[in-house]
Amino acid sequence: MISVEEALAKVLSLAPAPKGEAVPLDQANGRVLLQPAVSRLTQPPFNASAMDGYAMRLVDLPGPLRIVGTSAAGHPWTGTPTPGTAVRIFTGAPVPPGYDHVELQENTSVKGEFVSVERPSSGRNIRARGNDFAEGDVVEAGRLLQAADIGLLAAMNLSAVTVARRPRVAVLAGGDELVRPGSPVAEGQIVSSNDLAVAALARDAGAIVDMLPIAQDTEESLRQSFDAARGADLVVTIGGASVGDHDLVAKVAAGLGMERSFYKIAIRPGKPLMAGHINGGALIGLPGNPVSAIVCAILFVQPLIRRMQGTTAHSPLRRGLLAHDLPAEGPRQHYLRATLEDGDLLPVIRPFTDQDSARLSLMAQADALLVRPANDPPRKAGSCADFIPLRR
Ligand SMILES: Nc1nc2c(c(=O)[nH]1)N[C@H]1C(S)=C(S)[C@@H](COP(=O)(O)OP(=O)(O)OC[C@H]3O[C@@H](n4cnc5c(N)ncnc54)[C@H](O)[C@@H]3O)O[C@H]1N2
Ligand code: MOO
Repeated sequence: MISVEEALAKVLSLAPAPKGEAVPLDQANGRVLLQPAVSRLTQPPFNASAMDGYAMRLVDLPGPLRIVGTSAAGHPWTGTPTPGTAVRIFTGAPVPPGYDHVELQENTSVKGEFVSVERPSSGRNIRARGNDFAEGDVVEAGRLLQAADIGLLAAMNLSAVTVARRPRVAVLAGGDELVRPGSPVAEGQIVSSNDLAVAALARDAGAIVDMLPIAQDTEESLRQSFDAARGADLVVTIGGASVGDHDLVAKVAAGLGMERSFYKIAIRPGKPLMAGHINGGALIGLPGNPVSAIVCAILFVQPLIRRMQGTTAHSPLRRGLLAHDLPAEGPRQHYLRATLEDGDLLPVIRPFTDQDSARLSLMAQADALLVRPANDPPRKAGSCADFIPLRR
């Protein structure tokens, strides 16, 4: 069995170089920038007023100053400032060169054509040209674009960007006992939940998901499913990974020419995880237990999908304080389902007493996965521990 770290490195090495596609900005949210975006503008493009008030020369304060014009956003004043004058100005309007101060209208009094400053404000209330960004400034590739990035790119006068193509992920659940949610469930059958949960995680990481029909526990059925998955960048199988007589995924995949990268890792839950290449794409074989499938999808499938898009692959690790004592760990790195509570400095993390890898209800309640290294000694309440947050 290899370590989690080693397994993750091997999984990430299955990713081909990302491919780009140009998308208009209104479709770029949640996508990964693949080519650096270079600003076509300087912002602000001129010294701009930060307030509604009067532009003036600081040396002329407190006035009275003769009001010689108006500068509004989109309508600059084009005159030439002279000593002892001011210009009525509005937020965002160009400050005429020669004036070095904008006074808020609340701090002034106006009599006829003249304005006087009663309480000068401490700042200049001018946003210098280029103080936000300059022409040629770059938003680096690899960035996962969010709302503020989209705004920034638009302000940079870009209408489209090159983002990574979304990886196509085929999700394949297998098992004679499985039926689709909402169907009649006969004795001995269970509802297939893993494929939907894994598909949701894959989409969260940026993939386009193809949900394949549920495969039966026969070699022929699995072969057909792998055939249907051709063209996918990643095939994720669920179940049939262990050593039982009906656990056929590895056998069928091998028969189809899979190049196996590894099988089995020192992890709890998820020991029988498998990864490799098949039909020109990557393959991850997840174990069937629902919690194992979800935990392994978070730890391996999502990072691989992110790597395929050229962005940070690893799930973030945070620090917390243990809510209660924990016994020594066994030989596998353990990801315990846990809740989080606010703490003074760090969040307090409380793993569930029951860590059964079939208890989906506890997985759904969990705020975090507490990470305990293999052979970790007993830990006391209040000691520091790493966790992966599960909620946005
Ligand atoms: N003798 C051994 N038995 C098992 C071992 C072992 O090392 N030696 N490992 C255990 C571990 S750990 C896990 S995890 C499971 C993994 O088994 P499989 O990947 O072969 O999964 P299945 O046997 O197909 O199913 C296990 C369990 O999960 C349910 N399942 C499967 N697919 C779905 C789905 N799409 N939606 C919901 N639930 C699903 C299935 O009905 C079973 O209850 O093996 C242990 N056994
Ligand atoms: O490792 Mo299995 O994934 O414990 O349930």
